[in-house]
Amino acid sequence: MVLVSPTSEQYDSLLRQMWERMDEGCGETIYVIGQGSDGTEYGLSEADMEASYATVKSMAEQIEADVILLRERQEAGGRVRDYLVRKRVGDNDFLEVRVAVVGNVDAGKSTLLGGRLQQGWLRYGSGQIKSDKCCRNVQSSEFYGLVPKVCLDLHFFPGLRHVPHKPCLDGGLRDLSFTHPSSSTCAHPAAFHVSLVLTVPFCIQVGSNAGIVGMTKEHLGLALALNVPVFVVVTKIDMCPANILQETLKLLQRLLKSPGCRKIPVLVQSKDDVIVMASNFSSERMCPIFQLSNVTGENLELLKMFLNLLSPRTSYREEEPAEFQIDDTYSVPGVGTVVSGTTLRGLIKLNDTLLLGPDPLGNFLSIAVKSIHRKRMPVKEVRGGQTSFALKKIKRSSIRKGMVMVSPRLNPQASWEFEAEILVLHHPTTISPRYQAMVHCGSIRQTATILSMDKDCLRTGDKATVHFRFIKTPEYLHIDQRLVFREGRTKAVGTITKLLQTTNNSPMNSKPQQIKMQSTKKGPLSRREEGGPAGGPSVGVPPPGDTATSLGAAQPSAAGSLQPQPKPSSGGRRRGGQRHKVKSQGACGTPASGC
Ligand SMILES: Nc1nc2c(ncn2[C@@H]2O[C@H](COP(=O)(O)OP(=O)(O)OP(=O)(O)O)[C@@H](O)[C@H]2O)c(=O)[nH]1
Repeated sequence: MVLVSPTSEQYDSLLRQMWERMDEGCGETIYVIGQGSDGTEYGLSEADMEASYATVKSMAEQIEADVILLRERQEAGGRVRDYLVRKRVGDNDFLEVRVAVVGNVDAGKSTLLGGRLQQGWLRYGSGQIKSDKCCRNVQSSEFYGLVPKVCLDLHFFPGLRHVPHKPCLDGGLRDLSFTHPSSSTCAHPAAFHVSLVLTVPFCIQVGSNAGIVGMTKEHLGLALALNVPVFVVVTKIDMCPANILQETLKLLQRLLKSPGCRKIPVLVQSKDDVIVMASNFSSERMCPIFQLSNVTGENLELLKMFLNLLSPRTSYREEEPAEFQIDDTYSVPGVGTVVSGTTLRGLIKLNDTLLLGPDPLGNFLSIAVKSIHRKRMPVKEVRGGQTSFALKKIKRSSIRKGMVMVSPRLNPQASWEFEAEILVLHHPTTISPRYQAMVHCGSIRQTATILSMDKDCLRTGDKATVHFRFIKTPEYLHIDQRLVFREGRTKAVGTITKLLQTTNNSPMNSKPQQIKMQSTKKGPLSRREEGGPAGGPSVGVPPPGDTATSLGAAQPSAAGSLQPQPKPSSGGRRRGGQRHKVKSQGACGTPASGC
């Protein structure tokens, strides 16, 4: 009721609350008007509802956010409405959310992402989306060989009829980056790219006719170990006999509720369910299950609406020192070297001076940003979370995947060795010191050796503090960074707790080099695969192609140690806004130890 006609103090306090909720929800929050703070749905009269809406709208205006009606219902006492309050983005910007799509062979991943979902989005709304742009994005990704690793970028409207249609790059748009390990990289146990999926929500696809088979449990176990929220998409419901579908759903729910998972599975059947699930998803306990057909398109609308309402999970503060992680490098004829990657934090502007590294000796080179492209659009700046492409006047062979470009304020240091707390998800026998496997950490992919650990040996399910050493080059790491340690079917996840044997970081040239950040659209690119083989290396073998060369005059390394970095904001973040009541509740049990 306080929203109906707040006093000026109440208004200020409500505004502060909206700020906090937007901050917590990474620029988004859901307001349920007509619902008491205890969750009871009282309902409001038409006049009170309009007055409340006007208050919310006026507050949203002050923080430059849109108010979008999600649903309206009639309760005994009157109306109840759910509004999405979403921060506006600039004219040349769009919202971004990342999802890792995984699943067993033939679960329907490619059909959903590359075909059905994309077409669905192209047709979604009222044909306002520049479909040729979407097509071009995907085609170019494929052309440059990006699909197997990361990129399927879809631009679409919020998918809610109440949102006014806007030009393609207006604030109403959300950009989905699907981290989609393709058939050969995700469904096959020996070849699951994990480097880029350490913090994003998992979308686990299950073929309804095949059931819980193959890699499904492994993907679920990985998501649990990484503490990321999970939702399940059960595909092929058009061709699956009802009893088999029910059997698959029953097994799935039993698995999700099991003590190892402790999830609350909810079958999503309506838009109301979608809103409830999207509002509660970040709690990491909720696990929405969608049942859809890529052939008939049944229930696709629900999945699209869910993806649209999904919280970005990560908040970015512009005042933080910039950090850009390099995922790939290209040579563009007539342009030079291009790097693509993700701005992990901070704000990078044209002409900013950054430090690029580490090189094999752990040094960082001072460079200046000359031009920036984001999603093939020239922009003047990029913020945290946004993928961008860079072009540098620097030899492509000097850059390798896993390198970073960071603000000099960070005083970056590279580490040869680090300590991590790990949990062994699977190993056929025992792991002991001198064991080598591939460490995936952000876009870093390098073989590391176990130097020591606080146990004699490790078996499946064991936790330990382990001292690692990279075998080839030092890397730029953070304390609290998540990592996956794997070799063949052996898999362990962990968190970096200590950085050891860091190197000197003095920039090697005082005069910044000019660097252009440029889209791949400009010209044909030839992609260079950095790092190890997709299937994980054989023990002790450095990744082929990981052939970084020195960036210039080498500086001697110096040992040191780094201060702990602030915790990444990826895990456990709750979406701002009121909690919705959940329809079905599942069992929760003892602490998880994988699936
Ligand atoms: N009937 C029906 N067929 C589907 C559906 N989704 C996918 N398929 C078919 O299932 C087969 C496998 O689909 P993909 O999209 O290649 O599956 P995937 O998960 O990408 O498979 P991998 O790349 O091998 O991991 C294809 O022949 C699709 O046409 C669906 O919802 N209904």
